[in-house]
Amino acid sequence: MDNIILIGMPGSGKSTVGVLLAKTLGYGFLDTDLTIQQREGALLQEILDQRGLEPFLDAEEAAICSVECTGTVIAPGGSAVCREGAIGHLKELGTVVYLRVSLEALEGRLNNMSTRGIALSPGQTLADVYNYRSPLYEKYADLTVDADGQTLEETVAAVLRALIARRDGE
Ligand SMILES: Nc1ncnc2c1ncn2[C@@H]1O[C@H](COP(=O)(O)OP(=O)(O)O)[C@@H](O)[C@H]1O
Ligand SMILES: O=C(O)C1=C[C@@H](OP(=O)(O)O)[C@@H](O)[C@H](O)C1
Ligand SMILES: [Mg+2]
Repeated sequence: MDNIILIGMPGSGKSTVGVLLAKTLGYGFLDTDLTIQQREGALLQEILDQRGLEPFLDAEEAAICSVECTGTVIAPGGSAVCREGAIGHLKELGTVVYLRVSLEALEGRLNNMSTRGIALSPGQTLADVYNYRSPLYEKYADLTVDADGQTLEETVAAVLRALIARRDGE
């Protein structure tokens, strides 16, 4: 199916780049964080605080596996790679693009870590999550776009260039 799925760390720009990319392509846009919240009737941070990490990942996997669409840019949460069922379904839905951003740049962007609902185990830091997940993002990506030191618009253009190059077999 001809969807585009953006994966990467929280703060890498999946949601903000994704909606601009969808607008440029005339695609739909789906942020699966909103799907989770609507299915569960709770905010992401509430699910994490009240139920814990594994139930959150269960809810995310179920929400992602419920998605069926075409012609859509999909922005899953950064934790989508933590469950094989979730990332496996995303890979079936279309081309997976990894927005790769350095830890230093992410730390500058994520100034609301405690309220934006990052799936951390007790005691885990953003650096721990970065080190654990980076190989997973690389493994599941069909394309990787380096998004450090760029404006949102430059990243959208870089994603488009990468998609066109792949389509044209470069
Ligand atoms: N060059 C950039 N690319 C993407 N996001 C940026 C950039 N510069 C600053 N930001 C900010 O970083 C945050 C990215 O958050 P978001 O799009 O929600 O990422 P994600 O969905 O990957 O967690 C936004 O607040 C955005 O405005
Ligand atoms: O990476 C994570 O652990 C998470 C990222 C969030 O989405 P964004 O990646 O869009 O910020 C959200 O899905 C959830 O609260 C957990
Ligand atoms: Mg997002």
